[in-house]
Formats: sequence, structure tokens, C-alpha cells
Amino acid sequence: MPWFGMDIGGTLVKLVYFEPYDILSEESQEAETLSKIQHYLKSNSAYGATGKRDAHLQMDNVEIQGHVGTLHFIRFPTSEMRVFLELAKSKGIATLASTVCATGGGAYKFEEDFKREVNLELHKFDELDSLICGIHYIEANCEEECYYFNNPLNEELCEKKHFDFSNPYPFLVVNIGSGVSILAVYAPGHYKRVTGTSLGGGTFLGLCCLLTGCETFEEAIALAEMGDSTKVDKLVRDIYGGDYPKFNLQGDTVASSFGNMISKDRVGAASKEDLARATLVTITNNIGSIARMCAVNEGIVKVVFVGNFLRVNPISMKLLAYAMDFWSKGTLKALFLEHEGYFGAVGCLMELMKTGC
Ligand SMILES: Nc1ncnc2c1ncn2[C@@H]1O[C@H](COP(=O)(O)OP(=O)(O)OP(=O)(O)O)[C@@H](O)[C@H]1O
Ligand SMILES: CC(C)(CO)[C@@H](O)C(=O)NCCC(=O)O
Repeated sequence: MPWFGMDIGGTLVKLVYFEPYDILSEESQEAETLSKIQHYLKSNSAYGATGKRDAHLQMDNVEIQGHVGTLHFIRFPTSEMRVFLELAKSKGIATLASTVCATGGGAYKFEEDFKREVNLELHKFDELDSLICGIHYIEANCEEECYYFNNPLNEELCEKKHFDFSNPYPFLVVNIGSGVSILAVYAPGHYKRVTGTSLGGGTFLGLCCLLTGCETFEEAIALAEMGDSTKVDKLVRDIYGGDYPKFNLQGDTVASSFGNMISKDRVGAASKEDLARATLVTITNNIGSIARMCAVNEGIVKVVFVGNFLRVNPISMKLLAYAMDFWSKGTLKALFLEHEGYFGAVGCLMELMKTGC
């Protein structure tokens, strides 16, 4: 039985593993090895990645191929694949499974290393097929998975609300990882990749590290939370002295991202926090704008944003929710999923188990 699904991305590895209650309660060598690995993974989730521990996500009472158990979700930086392979070797992961399902670019890049280091064959699945399959599986099995924001930019009135996604088609998926892929999904197993952009989560983190000297995603987000992007961006009112009513552009709309940074005085007045916030807003608005154009072109109104860029990042989620609603005059709906970045890993595990994705 394959226990592990891995999505080896450009920045993060997402690992999903299934802990079946029946087999683990048996006193077998297999159970002992699995419990050692689980113990290690649980206590080291996101090890080294963030300086802080990730909350350990899990889904209980899941049924897979006649076994009931728990699905565990873990992520760590792709740059630590070597550490992971050493762990897998020392804990005897190959005695549990001869095949591990893997997706993402790293399933190809690291295939030889898995074979050489731990004698494991990677059963490779396409990352976008897996993403769709994972969304389908989690949505069907997790009641409170899908949500949206009411009044996203009003601190007092903003509410996170459950969205009934049981009748989802058609919908757009905007997967914000290191880069961004946008998919139009028409029916189970019927989708196309509409477009992508290289200005994604990796760009936010890369630019933030350069501009502020921060070193982790959490630091970048914490700085952005305290910053003011209007110190960095040139707004419509900086150009018009107020609104541009003929084309419904309000004074506080960004006219030019980073447009104030051509003046030495303005550069001197912009803090690290302001630069981080402006970077976050620039990348988020650009993704929102491309997503909106794709939705309009495809005639789709439900836009589901996923990917680890949205992790611990309510600023971007609320901005996307607001932008989709405002610029579409209320016709488009931005939706979000609780397991934001794990769908590829879940999907490849489920694809191997043929659960009908
Ligand atoms: N702990 C973290 N370390 C690094 N980046 C993080 C972290 N948490 C969230 N992120 C954000 O998530 C992005 C990666 O998202 P994700 O894991 O969905 O993509 P990926 O699979 O690595 O990339 P791709 O699909 O493009 O290969 C990063 O670029 C960053 O913006
Ligand atoms: C290359 C992938 C698919 C890897 O996950 C992703 O990073 C992406 O969609 N990047 C954007 C590539 C583009 O410009 O379409």
C-alpha cells in the first residue's frame, strides 16, 4: 500500500501521508517503522523552514481502500530534500513502500536521487492533474473546506463565510506557488491550463528578501502587515490630485506600483515594512487582474485561489476578494480553500489509489 503522496515544488515540498488505524494497531515491523517515521515528521514539520513550527494539519476518519485512518499534511523547503532523503534512508522508509507517489517538478528532478539514496521508485503524476484531483477529493470529504470573505477590506465588518462548493462547475483555479498557473475546470477530469505568470509567490519572497533583508516568508508577511504601500506606490490622486471620474478611477487606486520610488526623498521615507507591503500588494493585484481577465474570457464566475502563497497571508486573500468583486462589479466570486497548498500532494496519492478523480 502506498502511504505517501509528495508534491515537490519549486519552493516547498508538500507531503501527505495516511495513517491507517487498523494496521498501526497491529504489532508488526511495518507498524513500528511507520510510527517512527510519523513521530519524526510530526515533531519536525516545516523543520528549518520558518524558524516557527507550522500548525500540524490533519484529517481524521478518512477511508481509503477499506482502511480508516488519518491523513497528515506536512511541508518543508525543497532546499531540504537532501535532509529528507537522509531521514527516509535512516528510518527505513523503503521497507514500508516500494513506490511513493510524487508530483511537481521535483518528481522529475529528484527521481534518480530517490532511486539511488533510498531505493524508492517514484510513481509520477502530472502536477496540474493532481491539483484538480486533490481539490475534488478534499472538497468532497471536508465539510468546511471552501470559504469567501464578506466586506473583505472593512476590518469591522469583514467576515469569513462558508461557501457551498458541492456544485462547483465550471470554476477557475488560480494556483499561486513559486509561479502561478491558471486553470479552467469544466467537469471532473476536464480542464485546461488557460495561462500562467512568473510573477508569483516566489517573486514576492525574492523581492522582499532583496528589498528588506528579511530571510523567511513569515518575516516578509510580518513586515508587510505593519507597512503602508501608499508610501511606495504612486496613486491616482498623486497624479490627478483626486479621482479620475470619467473612467471611475478613485484617487486611492494604485496608478503605478512602486511609482514613488523614483524620488530620493520618498525612498528615504519608505520603511522596510512599507516596501514589503508594496511588494505584496503589487504581486497580489497583478495576479488578481490576470485571474479576472481569464474568468471573463472563459465566462466563469467562481474563482478559486490556492497555493502556499496564501498561507498565513490574509492580506492577499482579502485583497483578491475585494479586487475580484470591485473590478467585476460583483459578478465574480473569489473563493479560498482551507488546505490551500496541499491539493497536489493529496491528488497524486488519490490518483494512485484510483478514487475516481
Ligand atoms: N515556509 C515557507 N517558505 C517559503 N515559502 C513559503 C512558505 N510558506 C509560504 N510560502 C509561499 O509559498 C510559495 C510556494 O508555494 P507552493 O508550495 O504552492 O509552490 P511550489 O509548489 O513550491 O511552486 P511551483 O508550483 O511553482 O513549483 C512561496 O513562493 C512563498 O511565497
Ligand atoms: C512551472 C510551474 C508550472 C511549476 O509548478 C509554475 O511555477 C508556473 O506555472 N509558473 C508560471 C509559468 C508561466 O509563465 O506560465
